Amino acid sequence: MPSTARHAVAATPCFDLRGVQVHLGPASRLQALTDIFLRIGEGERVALVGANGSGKSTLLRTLHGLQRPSTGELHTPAHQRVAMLFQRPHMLRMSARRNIQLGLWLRGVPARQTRALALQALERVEMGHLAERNARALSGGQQQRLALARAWALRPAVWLLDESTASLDPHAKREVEALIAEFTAAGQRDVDGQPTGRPTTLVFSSHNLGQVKRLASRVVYLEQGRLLADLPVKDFFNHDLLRSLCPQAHLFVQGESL
Ligand SMILES: Nc1ncnc2c1ncn2[C@@H]1O[C@H](COP(=O)(O)OP(=O)(O)OP(=O)(O)O)[C@@H](O)[C@H]1O
Repeated sequence: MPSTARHAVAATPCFDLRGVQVHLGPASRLQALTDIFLRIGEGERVALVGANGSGKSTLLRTLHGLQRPSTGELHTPAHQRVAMLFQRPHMLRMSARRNIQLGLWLRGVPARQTRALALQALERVEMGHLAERNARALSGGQQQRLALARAWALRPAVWLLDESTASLDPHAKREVEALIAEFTAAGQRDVDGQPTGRPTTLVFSSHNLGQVKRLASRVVYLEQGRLLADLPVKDFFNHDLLRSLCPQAHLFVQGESL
């Protein structure tokens, strides 16, 4: 089924999904995504919204390559550096610094360079003083800041965030959102940290419509695995327009607190 409205897309696509379906569960019986056509251009800031179980996480996992489409095609540029953050960060039972170092080493950064880069990343999220603390002993907000530092250290061109602030208290939520805004507004950097002059891309899922307004320029609305609306953020929050284009999405927005 085609989406209600198509968004004009920038020239260089980071992701191009053509008729993607994803099946999950025993015998792949559950159809989590149905016939998704979605192009996301470099530098776009896309929010995925929809009720629980509508397919937001599955779509993010598919963009990242963690989930394969059962049918359809996903095109991404070769060697695109993508970072993904989850609602609850996965930390290894070792120091905050070593968690970042391991991430760098796994991406091929020479071991002798990882310590300085990890400390720099921790300073960037104002956690330099917690470098030697066991990552699992950090608070939820600190762990999410650590996850951001770990991702930032890899200089991602694309950030995929799956409800990254959902489990945090209001103060931590604000802190983490501010870092997300800062990191994703800054342009891409090469592995040596030098600006490349190209914009960073952000795709995130959120139930917080205030956050969607603050961070996104484009909103994709999903329902039961289908993409029903794809609109510039100002149009998505234009009640009359949304009601006429996509009554379901309008009802969803009305039901959520802004
Ligand atoms: N590993 C899995 N095995 C079977 N079904 C799954 C699996 N992961 C997700 N699903 C199902 O796929 C559908 C889409 O789930 P998904 O997590 O992508 O939705 P979501 O929009 O991210 O939900 P939420 O807002 O609750 O995070 C749901 O019906 C869910 O129950």
